[in-house]
Amino acid sequence: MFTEIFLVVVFITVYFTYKRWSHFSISQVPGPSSNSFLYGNLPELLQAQAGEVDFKWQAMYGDVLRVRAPLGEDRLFISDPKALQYIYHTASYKFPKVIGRRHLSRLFVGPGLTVVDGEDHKRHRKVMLPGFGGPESKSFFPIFFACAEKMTQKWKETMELSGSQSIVVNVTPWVSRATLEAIGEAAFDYQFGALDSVDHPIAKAYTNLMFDTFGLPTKRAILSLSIMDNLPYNLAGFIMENSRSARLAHAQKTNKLSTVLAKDLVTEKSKALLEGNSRRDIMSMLVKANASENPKKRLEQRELLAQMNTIILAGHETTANSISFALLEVCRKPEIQERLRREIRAAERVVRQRGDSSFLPSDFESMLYLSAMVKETFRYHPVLYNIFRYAAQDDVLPLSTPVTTTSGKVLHELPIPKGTQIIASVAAYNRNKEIFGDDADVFNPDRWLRNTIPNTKSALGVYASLFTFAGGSRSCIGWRFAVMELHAFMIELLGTFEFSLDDNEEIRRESTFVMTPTIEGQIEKGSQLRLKVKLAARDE
Ligand code: HEM
Repeated sequence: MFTEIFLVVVFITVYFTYKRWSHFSISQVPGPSSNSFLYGNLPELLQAQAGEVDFKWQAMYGDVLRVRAPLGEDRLFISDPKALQYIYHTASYKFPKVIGRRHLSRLFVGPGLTVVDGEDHKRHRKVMLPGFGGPESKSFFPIFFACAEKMTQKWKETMELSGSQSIVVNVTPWVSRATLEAIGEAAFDYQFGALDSVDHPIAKAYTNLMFDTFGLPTKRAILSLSIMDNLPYNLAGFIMENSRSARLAHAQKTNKLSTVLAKDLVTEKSKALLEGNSRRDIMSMLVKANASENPKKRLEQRELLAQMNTIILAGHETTANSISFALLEVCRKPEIQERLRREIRAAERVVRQRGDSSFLPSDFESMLYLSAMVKETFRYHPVLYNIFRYAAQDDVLPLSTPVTTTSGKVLHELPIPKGTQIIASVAAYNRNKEIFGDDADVFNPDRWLRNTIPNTKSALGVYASLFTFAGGSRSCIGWRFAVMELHAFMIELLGTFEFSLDDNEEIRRESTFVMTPTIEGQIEKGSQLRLKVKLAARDE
């Protein structure tokens, strides 16, 4: 308790002294009022379902607004395309990640790509990139298919044992284990065996990791993280590393476990490289790229290990939850499900006619509706719904739409003082009606078949003008991997089974840093999506 009071006093003194001497402020940007000096608006945002409050604020105040953070701090909440383009593309290194969340990532994975900044980030990214190109991601396609197939095979076996035509499956843990398996094989040429046994220590450690750390945040947790975001980097790091918070224990344990495995794998890959037997998995490419790098620019051993933890963490819950939300949508709208299945059957006939037994990535080119479904899932359910940054110096944000301040001044660009914290709303940007159409609030894959969508000239995002994978020099390195994986899983799942919702359960989009489905009334059980599954009819 004493530490918390001390930190609050340090924060208030530093923040208000700075504000006093700062020559401009964002306090006149319109935004929601708050009755609580201690917590501000953040509990409303962070305790709600993902995106819910984003959409409300966007409708009330537009694409740039001011929110109150704890202790009277003002933050910007942004979904304006031009401002996001500036922050993430044009001036990305002037807008580093916020300190508290950076340290959280460090606790999860160590000093890897998601954590480092500036020149270090450039160095890490250069070594990582060769593993994540277009050809590399396409080459992993058979692996994604095989993992999806292994999962559907397990469900078929359960169905046979039950003697019933249909079973109810909680798909979230299954898909999570299948994508863990996929990342294991593609990234490390390693089999976790996560689909064979629920007891694999790493698979177990990752189960509900995000939910335990970020799920159902208390006001106290929100206050603590907000204070960390404003402390000097090393002080925040020291406090978090020495924290005995139960919320952080799961992350610390998982990091230790996967670092042990990372050590073995890095040793094995380095040996194979020396012997001239290097493989094509991401880790082998990384070790190879690192070895041929100028020694001053090489990654250190602890950084290499952190990359492996990073790839597992960033690369499996994200795709798993995207697959779960895609399944939810095809249950809500059976006509979408039937149309996708018709397209899959037609593509299967083409594959058979050319004498192949499985799909190739080039088959997607004729599967326009499936690709539209994948884009719509990433648009409507961006699993990283908010991204956090701060201005490292005084700056001026360009705006797509002018902001009228509370004193009536119309601003066509927005001056912001050094230190301003920014919450980028991916969820709200992805519903921009000018870019994605007047029905942007509705889940509708057909929008992607209109040649007017996306309607934008701004180069925001790496895929389909969505902000789902962020943009610029810190954009998601694994976006092609995720796109391929979603296509493969949807083909296998919808080709094999028909899905429908179990009973009348209300599914929530739970805010756990990575958005995950939970069931209303059973939130404390963590990620859940219970679906009725039965075999789909095949061609004669
Ligand atoms: C649906 C799937 C995915 C989504 C929505 C997603 C989203 C994102 C977003 C928004 C960022 C930027 C975060 C920030 O700047 O704070 C990011 C970064 C990153 N993602 Fe993904 N991601 C996905 C899948 C993957 C996969 C499959 C991998 C690896 C196999 C991966 C690896 C990474 C890495 C390493 C970074 C850090 C990049 C950097 O800082 O330079 N992601 N991702």
